[in-house]
Order: sequence, then structure tokens, then C-alpha cells
Amino acid sequence: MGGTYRWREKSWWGWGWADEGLDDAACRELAERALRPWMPIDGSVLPIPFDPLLDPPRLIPPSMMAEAFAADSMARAAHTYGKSFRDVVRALHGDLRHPPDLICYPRTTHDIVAALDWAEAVGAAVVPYGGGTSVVGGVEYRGEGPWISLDLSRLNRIAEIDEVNHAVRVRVVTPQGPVESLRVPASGAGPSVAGLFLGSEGTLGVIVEAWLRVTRRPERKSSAGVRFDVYGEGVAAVREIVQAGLRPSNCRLLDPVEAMLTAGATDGRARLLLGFEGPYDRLLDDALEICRSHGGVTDEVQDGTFRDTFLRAPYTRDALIRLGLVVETVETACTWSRFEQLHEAVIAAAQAAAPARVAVVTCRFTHVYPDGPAPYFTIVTPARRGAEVAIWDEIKAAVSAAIVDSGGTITHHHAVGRDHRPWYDDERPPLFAEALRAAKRTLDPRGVLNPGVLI
Ligand SMILES: Cc1cc2nc3c(=O)[nH]c(=O)nc-3n(C[C@H](O)[C@H](O)[C@H](O)COP(=O)(O)OP(=O)(O)OC[C@H]3O[C@@H](n4cnc5c(N)ncnc54)[C@H](O)[C@@H]3O)c2cc1C
Repeated sequence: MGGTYRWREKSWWGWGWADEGLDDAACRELAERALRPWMPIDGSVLPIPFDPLLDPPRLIPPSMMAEAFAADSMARAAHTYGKSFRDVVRALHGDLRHPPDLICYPRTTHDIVAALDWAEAVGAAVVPYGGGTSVVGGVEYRGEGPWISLDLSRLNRIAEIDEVNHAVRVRVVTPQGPVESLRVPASGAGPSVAGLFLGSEGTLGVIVEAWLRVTRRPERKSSAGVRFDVYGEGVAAVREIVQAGLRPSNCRLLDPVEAMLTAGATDGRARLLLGFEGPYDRLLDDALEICRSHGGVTDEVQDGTFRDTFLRAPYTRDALIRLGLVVETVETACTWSRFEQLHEAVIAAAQAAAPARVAVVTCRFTHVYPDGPAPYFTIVTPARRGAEVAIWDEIKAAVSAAIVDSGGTITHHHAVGRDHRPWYDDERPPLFAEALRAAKRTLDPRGVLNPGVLI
């Protein structure tokens, strides 16, 4: 197969590759095998709209770069939303009320500058689109005017591999011109230039080049699974591991329900999946010693099952949505001393807001720091057909309030987008919000870039 390229179609309505998703028969089989005993579902499978009906585009591409633009229905439908539960369910119901008028596929920085100039001139908003997998409404425009989805998938070149220096840098195109950070290991020269743009979610500029810190593939890896009878002891063990400076490359604590659904552990106990990379096997031994001091027992459950389930999970999620379930995740970060209360509050809030108070809520740590964990909750509950979005919005509001009241941030890694705005606006200090608005006025004075996100 060397040298051949197999073209694969991406799903326009759901996650990933179109040919990897579960077909109708596989959805029904999943319902019979895994859901019937647990969830009151009717067994019908929501069909995939064949040919989405959209209003005609309100913009005509500029003649000098017409080949960089697309206006066909499938491209416009595929760029209407990201990939959250709300997005998938709206696409499946054919609810594509505000599709982009055009998609722009720049190949060069020059194309981006020209597209931004043209958008300003015709009064169109521009929404940068990377992989388009935002789960927070980051790539969806909710204004009324014309808009362009700026699909950056053709800016896919590896520009340089620097084996000596691992320093990071970003290069950004703003409507007012380019901005580039220095490539040095660290700098005390004021607030970081890169820091202004990382996390700015396409509101201040388009990142066109990024130097990343890549390390060589490790020659040695070591991993283990650990079983905890008491979930809180698992939490304490993880805290001790990271506070001892052991820095595992994988440190996922799964609560008992998460362990059952994703790691095949049916004994009702929590699991910790631990992994280290590099030549020092002693680090894993030290971490396991800490686990044992908290009652942890090394277990035969390895992270392979979890990894396989994890990689297939987005496709399974889409199948569950077609079968009539609400399936969505929320994530946060908090200090260690807040975690126990936050964990209880999120589960209680999700269950109280779910229809008939029936919801499966699981938790795992996706990241851990010396100062606290990043807990990630998955919520599954039956939906009424047609009311899925309203049901989720109610649960999301309840759960977000529980997170904020318990001292967590509204997002650890999913970002703010449009969906988290109300909680983000409360979370950030008012003067900081003013400073961000001032930066926006300087870099994007006509407010072309991703209106409604962050600022
Ligand atoms: C089923 C599922 C599972 C997921 N699992 C994970 C997970 O395990 N870990 C995780 O971290 N996330 C996960 N996510 C969330 C999502 O995939 C991430 O948020 C992802 O990093 C977004 O990257 P993207 O390239 O698709 O960004 P997009 O969705 O294209 O964009 C995100 C935001 O960045 C802006 N943007 C994009 N490119 C640029 C650019 N070049 N310059 C300026 N702004 C830009 C966009 O305008 C938007 O506001 C999951 C999502 C789904 C649906």
C-alpha cells in the first residue's frame, strides 16, 4: 500500500470517518446486547438525513480566490456545528438553521489575509475551523448575518523538525497584521505573547504556525492497573503520586461505574490505570508502593481495554444518540480538598435534572496535577424524541451550577466556546474581561473573528 492514498469521507453529522460509524443493524444489536436491561429505550434508530436542505448562501466567493471557497450543501452542513451531543442530535433532526454561507479552505497565510480582508469588506463573520470537533459551540455561528467557516485543514504541512531545540512558538494572523512569539526556552519579559493567543479560541487571530515540543518515542514503557475497594483511597493515592513528583504519563482513576463501562471491571470497584514512559522502571514501583499504602491491589485489568473503548467511544456515542439517549460529558478542574464535595454535587445535580431522575453518571480523572485533579463526568439518560436538546440543556445548567458552587472551573480542556459563556463570564474578573475586550478591539476592531466566543 506504500505511496497510495485512500480517500475517506468524514461524517457530516457525527464523529470521525463515515465508514467507521455503527450502521442501523449495529445500533439495534447494541441496543439489544447492552441497553435493554438498563435503559427504557424503544429500539428505533434515528435515521441519518440523506440530503440536508439549506437556505441558499448569501455570499458569492470573491473572483480572485474563488477556488479556495466551497458553497455546496454537504460542505455547508458539515461545517454548521461541532461534535457535541447537541450538535449531533440537531444535525440528525435536520435542524441546520444557520449554516455557513461559504467555506474557505486557505492553503497559505496569504489566503487567510485575503479572506479576512474580503470578509471585513462584505460584513461577514469568520469562524476558524480546525478539526471541527468542538463540544462547546466553538465553530458554530449564532448571529443572523452572513458567515464564513475558515477550514484550516489544508494548512497541514510539517514546516520543520528541530531535533536540538524544543522551544515552542506561535505565529498568528490577525485582521490587523501578523504577530509572532519569540522562540526561547522561557522568558520573563512581561506577560507571554503566546499566552494571549493560546486559548483565545479564534477570537483574536488565526494561528497559522505552531512549534510544538515533541519528544522522541520512548524506548521503554511500563504500566499497571490498580484496584481500590474504597474510591476515596484511590483519590488519595493519585494525589500522593503527583505530589511526590512522579509524573506518570497516564494516571486515570476510574470510579466503579466508569471502570465497569470502559475497562470491563464488573466487581464494583474503582480502577487506577498507571503508565510511565522512559528508562526508569523504579517510578512505576514507587507509584505502586503508594497505591498499596492506600489499600490498592495490582490488578489484571490493563489499560488496553480502556484504550480500545476510549478510541471507539465517539462512534458508540453517536449510536446511542440515534437510539434515543442523551449522552454527554462535562469536565472541570478543582483543588484536591474540593474534589469529594464536587464529585457528589455533580452526580446529584445530574440525577435530579434527568427525566424521571434516571441517569448513569460516571467519573474519571483525565489529568492530575499536584494541586488537584481534572474530573471528567459522562452522563447518560433516556430522552424523549424531539426533546433531546432541551433535556440536555437542563442537565447541563444544573451540573454547571454544581461545578461552580463547588469551586471548580467551568472547563478544564473543552474550552468556553458559546455554550460556556454564562459561567465563564461569572468566573473571570470584570477587569480582566475589559482587558480582553481591549485586546479584541486592537487586533480585530471590526469584530470579524468568531463573534460570540469568549468576548
Ligand atoms: C466524542 C468526543 C471526544 C472528545 N475527547 C476529547 C479528549 O479526550 N480530550 C480532549 O482534549 N478533547 C476531547 N474532545 C473535545 C475536542 O475534540 C477538542 O476540544 C479538540 O481539541 C478541538 O480541536 P479541533 O481542531 O477540532 O478544534 P475546532 O473544534 O475546529 O476549534 C475549536 C476552537 O478553536 C478555534 N480554532 C480552531 N483552529 C484555530 C486556529 N488555527 N487559530 C485560531 N483559532 C482556531 C475555533 O474557532 C474554535 O473556537 C472530544 C470531543 C468529542 C466530540
